[in-house]
Amino acid sequence: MTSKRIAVLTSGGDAPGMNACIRAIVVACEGAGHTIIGFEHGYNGLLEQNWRKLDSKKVHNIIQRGGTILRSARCKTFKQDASGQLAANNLDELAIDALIVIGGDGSFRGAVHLGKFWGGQVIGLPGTIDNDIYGCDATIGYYTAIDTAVSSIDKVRDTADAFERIFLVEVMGRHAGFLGASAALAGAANYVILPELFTDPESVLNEIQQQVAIHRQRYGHESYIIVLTENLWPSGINALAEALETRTDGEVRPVILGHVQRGGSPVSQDRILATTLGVQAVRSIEQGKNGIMVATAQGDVVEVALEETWQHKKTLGNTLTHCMLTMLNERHHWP
Ligand SMILES: Nc1ncnc2c1ncn2[C@@H]1O[C@H](COP(=O)(O)OP(=O)(O)O)[C@@H](O)[C@H]1O
Ligand SMILES: O=P(O)(O)OC[C@H]1O[C@](O)(COP(=O)(O)O)[C@@H](O)[C@@H]1O
Repeated sequence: MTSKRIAVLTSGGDAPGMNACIRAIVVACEGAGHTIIGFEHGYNGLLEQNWRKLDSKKVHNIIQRGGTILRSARCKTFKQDASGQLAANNLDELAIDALIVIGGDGSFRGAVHLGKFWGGQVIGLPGTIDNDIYGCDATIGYYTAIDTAVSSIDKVRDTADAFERIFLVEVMGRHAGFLGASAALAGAANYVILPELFTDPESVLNEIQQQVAIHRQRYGHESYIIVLTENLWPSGINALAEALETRTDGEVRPVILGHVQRGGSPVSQDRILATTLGVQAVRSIEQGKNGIMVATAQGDVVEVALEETWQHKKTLGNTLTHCMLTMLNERHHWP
């Protein structure tokens, strides 16, 4: 096998497990005799020739670290043709054969944009806490973000119970409800407001009002946890809290989990996924693959054309939706 010169970068929202993935790529490259370099700060590093050589010593003791040792960025100028051309020139100057991009669907669009100007191989690996990439079961960072949200919901419930209050917990997800759905289920929330199930504010308010009343009747107390996906409630979480206080005649407290969900040590599921994908990406490069995302679906490694990852919308799926509608949102027919 001929040895190659391979580069890696992390782009878009950082996600726990990105370091585990970088480590796997470096170890796999070193084992096969490839040269591996890392560009810093996402696509900015490609434009500014900001890179460093990586080896297994440099990735020692990073598997458990959140964030990304290569840093990440949202590089707005990368959408321009001039940036694509400049990045291609810089990659050619370094004699790079293949680039691995760890990021979300925006980063994959960037990879395809680069491919219009560059003849090398481009491989995407799904890394985002949102899990909103079509063609894969889970993205690197998703499992850790669920755990972070769930441990916060557990804590919120303690104080919610003590004061018999309603709590609104806002989770990330951009415009997707995967994180909200999983956190609400694993955290045993009472209600969840997700983009995929959202109708209109008035209907949601009516339903919550009705269900809080049923809940109080049933349990004799008012502690009630609602998980809300960010960017969804038209005038924000505080406006929703105020509206609910009026409707339920109780105290409602909003909690925004925010960027806390992006940090922390990756859980083992994310480390294993990240390591598997890192190793497979190097193998795909050795096989001459180009323009694909390497991911896992239904237990197997899959290769998906990068364009497909954003041309199709990933859905919550029937099983998860049915589970939510059974376990949450008080759809029980109590005696
Ligand atoms: N259409 C595009 N063309 C070129 N580059 C893009 C495009 N969309 C996104 N990118 C690059 O990918 C980066 C990350 O995208 P973003 O959507 O912010 O995050 P994510 O990759 O996590 O979805 C952007 O800052 C930009 O550098
Ligand atoms: O860090 P920023 O730029 O404020 O972005 C916040 C967004 O990034 C995320 O944390 C991750 O999104 P991406 O992985 O798609 O970049 C979203 O959940 C959130 O909406």
